Amino acid sequence: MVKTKTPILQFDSLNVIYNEGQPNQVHALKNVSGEIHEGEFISIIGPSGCGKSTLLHTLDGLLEPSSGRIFVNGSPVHGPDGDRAMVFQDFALMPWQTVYQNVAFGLRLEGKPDREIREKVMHYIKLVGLEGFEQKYPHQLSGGMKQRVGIARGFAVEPKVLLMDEPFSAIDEQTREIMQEEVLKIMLHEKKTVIFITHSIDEAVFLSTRIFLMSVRPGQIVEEVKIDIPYPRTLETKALPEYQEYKQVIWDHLKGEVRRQYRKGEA
Ligand SMILES: Nc1ncnc2c1ncn2[C@@H]1O[C@H](COP(=O)(O)OP(=O)(O)OP(=O)(O)O)[C@@H](O)[C@H]1O
Repeated sequence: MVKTKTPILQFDSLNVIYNEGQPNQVHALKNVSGEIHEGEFISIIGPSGCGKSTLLHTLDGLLEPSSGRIFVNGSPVHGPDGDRAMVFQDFALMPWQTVYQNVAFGLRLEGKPDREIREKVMHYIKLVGLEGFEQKYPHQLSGGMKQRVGIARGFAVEPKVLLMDEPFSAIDEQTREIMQEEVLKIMLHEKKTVIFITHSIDEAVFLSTRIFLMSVRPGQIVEEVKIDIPYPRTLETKALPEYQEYKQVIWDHLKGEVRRQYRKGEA
């Protein structure tokens, strides 16, 4: 008998209804289920407003679902904990704190001893290439550097699963390509599991082991596409014919969903 490994993260029939019972009720997620295994890089793609951020916030525990369950390593979870960490689109750095203090934030909350905090903070600052910038403040950094601080902060608490909400959307195109390669390197080096929201099909195919495709609202995962291209991936990967084929499959899905959204008059 083949023994299947327990998923690192599993979610079962998640429903999120904002303002339930009110005239402005919004059914954001409908019966969303999935299983994610250790070391996977999952991207979530779907039309604007379909519930991607809602799903990520629910998986992080920041948002309580109206119904449904979430399991980490087979155990049910309620609310946020150290197993899952978020990297936000707008970096969410504290402007009055240095790079070092921002990266140390989660570790301090966990009450780790100073020596351990220092070791971890410096390890992740080096990993994202910010050595020498520890004492700078966010306003002294470029957008790409600020996002690296956000990523280092997420990795520093050493979560089992890192949840990233459009982390590169505010970064210029060149920095974005470099950051994609860096995140892949860190993910492979640190053996992390990542769930990643993006509007970029190219980014999703480049980074992911699987892509979850969502429908228009109420958001559902309507298809999962496995990207069978081995790591490490480099810019040359993008020239492979299968790379272009995956992009086409995802684009066809997205086009269909955006058309549905237009017909519903919600775009
Ligand atoms: N706090 C809230 N209260 C009421 N409705 C909300 C709230 N947050 C989100 N929504 C609605 O829920 C739906 C899903 O929103 P969500 O932000 O999850 O979508 P998204 O796919 O991440 O969007 P985008 O791609 O534009 O970032 C949208 O219709 C949004 O307006």
